[in-house]
Amino acid sequence: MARGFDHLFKLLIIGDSGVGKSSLLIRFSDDTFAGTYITTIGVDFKIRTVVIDGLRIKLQIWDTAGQERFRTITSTYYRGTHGVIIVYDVTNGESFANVRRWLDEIQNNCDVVNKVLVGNKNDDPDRKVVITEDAQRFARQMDIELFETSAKDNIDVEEMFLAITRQVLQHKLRNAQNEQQKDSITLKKQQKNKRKSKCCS
Ligand SMILES: Nc1nc2c(ncn2[C@@H]2O[C@H](COP(=O)(O)OP(=O)(O)OP(=O)(O)O)[C@@H](O)[C@H]2O)c(=O)[nH]1
Repeated sequence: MARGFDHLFKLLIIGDSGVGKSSLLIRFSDDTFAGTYITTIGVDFKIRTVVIDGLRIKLQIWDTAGQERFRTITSTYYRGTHGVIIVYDVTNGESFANVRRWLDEIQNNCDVVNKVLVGNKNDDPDRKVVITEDAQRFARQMDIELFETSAKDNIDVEEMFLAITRQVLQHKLRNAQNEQQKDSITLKKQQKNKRKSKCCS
């Protein structure tokens, strides 16, 4: 039986408690926003399939708990991750300051290079304390693409998830191409050696 996708990617959403990780995921997977706060216990995941450049990509998106007491559980979920979404809350400066800690955690747990930085709750200018320019400067320093989203008003949520998926896809295709090139170089070397050994015999 043909499988219904070309690639399966695992994405992980991390960030402080209450920044809107679950809300972003629910907006992306079910296009809804509850407005109620039920803290994630451990982890939860959702599936959605998207099409990029004609390729069907099945996304398995893991939503981790931001609360400190669940950290030991969540660190094991880095295994096999292709891309990480780091979320802060634009109305909460501390959650932005903590992004460095989350980046360190990624580095300590896996060698994932595909990442996006997300400033969520970007729907009330009066409450915004993390200004775009500061976040942009930091993102450039860290070489990460920045998105300012609102799970509530559905601003840039889809774009952000598609951007990280595209990043993972490009990375995977580049790696496959490099492998192919390596194989072809090895094959050419083998053929050359064969010819050499023939002419010397
Ligand atoms: N104004 C606004 N509120 C939001 C937005 N996203 C989430 N919230 C609210 O923020 C609170 C926390 O949202 P969650 O999605 O549960 O946060 P979380 O990061 O998953 O929290 P933990 O599970 O504790 O790590 C809820 O009351 C949400 O309704 C947003 O885009 N705008």
